[in-house]
Amino acid sequence: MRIHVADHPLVAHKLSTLRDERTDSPTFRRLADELVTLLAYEATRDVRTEPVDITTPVTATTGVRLTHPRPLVVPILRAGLGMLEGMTRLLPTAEVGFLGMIRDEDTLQPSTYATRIPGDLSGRQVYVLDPMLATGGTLVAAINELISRGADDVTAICLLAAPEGVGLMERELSGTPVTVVTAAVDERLNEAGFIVPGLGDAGDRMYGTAG
Ligand SMILES: O=P(O)(O)OC[C@H]1O[C@H](OP(=O)(O)OP(=O)(O)O)[C@H](O)[C@@H]1O
Ligand SMILES: O=c1cc[nH]c(=O)[nH]1
Ligand SMILES: [Mg+2]
Repeated sequence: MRIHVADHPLVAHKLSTLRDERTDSPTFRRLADELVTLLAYEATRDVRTEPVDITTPVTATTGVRLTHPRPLVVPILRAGLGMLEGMTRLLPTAEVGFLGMIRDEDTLQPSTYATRIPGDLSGRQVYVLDPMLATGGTLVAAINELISRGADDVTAICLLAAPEGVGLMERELSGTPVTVVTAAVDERLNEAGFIVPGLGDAGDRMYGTAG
């Protein structure tokens, strides 16, 4: 597994406002959207392309286009949904699948309540969207599901990660073609499984629920 931490002042600036407890839901959603587009630029560095012949107003030349089949983008509901538009802004022709997953507040174990992804992902590049990589349980389960369907190149885009979650992914997904792109790796998890300093519950902050 590879991890890429986006080292850019605009990423750090937007993330800092996202962390601030005074940031309201509309602003949180807008910043998450902007941040995803910046992270997606890094995450798609290895998106598969093929040469294509084109003719400019001046001459014939060779360009590139995305290969078929197009990449699959999978937001993990609920909070990952707030990252979808920022991602498809860069990859408008991507196919979109959905995974609904929730982490039990006491056991911190994830469970899946909705699956709407193609059955055969052989040879597909997949981008998974989930703002928080905390214990890593959710992303490991999601990525194992994608790999069991044949995905051969998975990139997870997370706004924030914890060292514990990165460690679990390295242990559980070693030898698999997985990359994590994130804006920051924070200090640790607290006893409730929240990232410290973190930004709180991403889904609640995004959708204005009390928690
Ligand atoms: O790395 P983990 O310890 O598994 O935790 C991360 C998960 O927790 C949050 O989802 P949550 O269960 O709060 O669901 P929600 O998106 O519906 O709020 C977050 O969006 C991740 O999916
Ligand atoms: O800090 C955390 C950990 C898991 N899920 C969140 O939304 N926030
Ligand atoms: Mg939540």
